[in-house]
This record gives sequence, C-alpha cells and structure tokens, in this order.
Amino acid sequence: AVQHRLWPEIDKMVKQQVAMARMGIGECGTGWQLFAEDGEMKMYRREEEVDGMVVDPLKAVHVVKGITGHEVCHYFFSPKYRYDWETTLEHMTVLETISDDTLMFLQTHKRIWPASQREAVFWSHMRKLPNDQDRDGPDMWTVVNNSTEDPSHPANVGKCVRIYLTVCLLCQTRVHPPKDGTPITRDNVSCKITYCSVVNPGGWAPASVLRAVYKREYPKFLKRFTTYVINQTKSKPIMF
Ligand SMILES: CCCCCc1ccc(-c2ccc(S(=O)(=O)CCO)cc2)cc1[C@H]1C[C@H]1c1ccccn1
Repeated sequence: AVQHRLWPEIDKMVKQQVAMARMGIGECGTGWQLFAEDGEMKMYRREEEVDGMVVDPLKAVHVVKGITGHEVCHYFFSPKYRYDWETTLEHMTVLETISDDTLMFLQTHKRIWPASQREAVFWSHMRKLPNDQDRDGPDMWTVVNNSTEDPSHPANVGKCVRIYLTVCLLCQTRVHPPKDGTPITRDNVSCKITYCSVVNPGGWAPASVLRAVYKREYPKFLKRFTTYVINQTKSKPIMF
C-alpha cells in the first residue's frame, strides 16, 4: 500500500515515545515530583517552561485489575467513546482516517477561565508492540497522539488558541493464570498503564492557572477513563 505522508513521522514518534514511557521515573532524568497518588495510581510532573509558558511534562503509572492493554488502548483510541470519558472535551471531529489504526483529530476543549479556549489538531496511532523483553510474555499496546499541522485547519485563526500536545499511553497486560488450570477470567488479568503527556498551551496562560488546572484535571482524567474501561468491559469477553 502507498505510504501516507505522515507515516515516517508517526513511526519515528511512536518508537521514541514508547522507549521513553518504558523508562522508570528514575531513568527519566531528574526533577520529577510525585504530585498525585490514588491507590495504585502515581502521577509525576516536571516543572518546565518554554518561552515563559508552562509545558510541565507529566508521567502517570497505574495498575488496574480486570482489564487488558488492548482494551485500554481500544477505548482510548476509538472516537466513538471519547465524549463518555473526556470531560474537558467540547467538540471532536475526525479530520482524516489515515488507516484503521491511525486517525487525525480536531478537538476543542472547554474554556478554562481566565484563559481563552483551546483546540488541538493531532494524529492518533494505535499499535500492538512485541514484548521484546520476555518473548512469551503478553504483548504491549500503545496509543500515541501528536499535534500536527493541517492545511485545512490553520492554527489560531478562530477564537481558539491552538495547543501542541504529545501523549503516549503504554499498556502492559499481566496474566496470573489460575492454579487449577480453569479458564482465565478477569480476576486473572491486570494492566500496567503508563500515561505520558506534554501539553504546550500555545498562547500565554498564567503559570499558576495552568499548574492548578493540570493538578486538578490529570488525576481526574486517568481515574475517570480507567473506571470507564472497567465498566465497559466487565460483562464482555476479554480482549487480549
Ligand atoms: C488553559 C488550559 C490550556 C490547556 C487545556 C487542555 C487542553 C487539552 C488537553 C488534553 C488534550 C488531549 C489529551 S489526550 O490524552 O490526547 C486524550 C484525547 O482527548 C489530554 C489532554 C489538556 C488540557 C489541560 C486542561 C488539562 C487537562 C488535563 C487532562 C485532561 C483534560 N484536560
């Protein structure tokens, strides 16, 4: 099949983001602060500014029982579920279906006073990754979202300020087979989720406002999303 113009960028970005997501917090360089904890979920951020704008990288690790990496990535990637779990979303459009595992999105997010409303244009790619560490271990799944230009949607022409984001959701399924050889149920699976994101707010927004928003929104987002996947999958066959 003819390669899409974005394919080389997508492939390079996915490999780079997954490599970083797999690194432990200790290996990710210094300056990570644990800023939220809820049961198994630990959320770290690093204070970083670009041109005086807060772009604090975020890294969250979470272990959720009863769901698999394929399921987590499926519900994160598919546009048809997004309004159910993404509370700050005002509008979402699929601008282009690049392939069955790669979409281009336009999203506008609810305005957060006193900043102006934000929008994002990004490609989103979902991929199963060979578990190169442990050959017979379960595979890993990932979704990478990365801002891109779209000639038909130039940045900052309307009322919305264009943000620039790079997001990586990396999922590693764990299976604990029952001792008595009975079939695997949801009690025997869990998923280690690593969520990394860097959001450049695009236009000036007060550092104090941005940091307060990230501190409030990110833990809420990950908790709500994982709870959503648990509820959507509990009565369905396991998707490995
Ligand atoms: C003055 C505020 C400027 C930034 C507002 C803003 C915009 C987009 C985003 C965002 C866009 C995409 C993603 S995703 O992971 O790719 C999923 C698909 O939606 C995630 C987060 C974040 C925020 C910041 C609110 C903060 C915030 C944090 C977690 C959730 C919602 N809002």
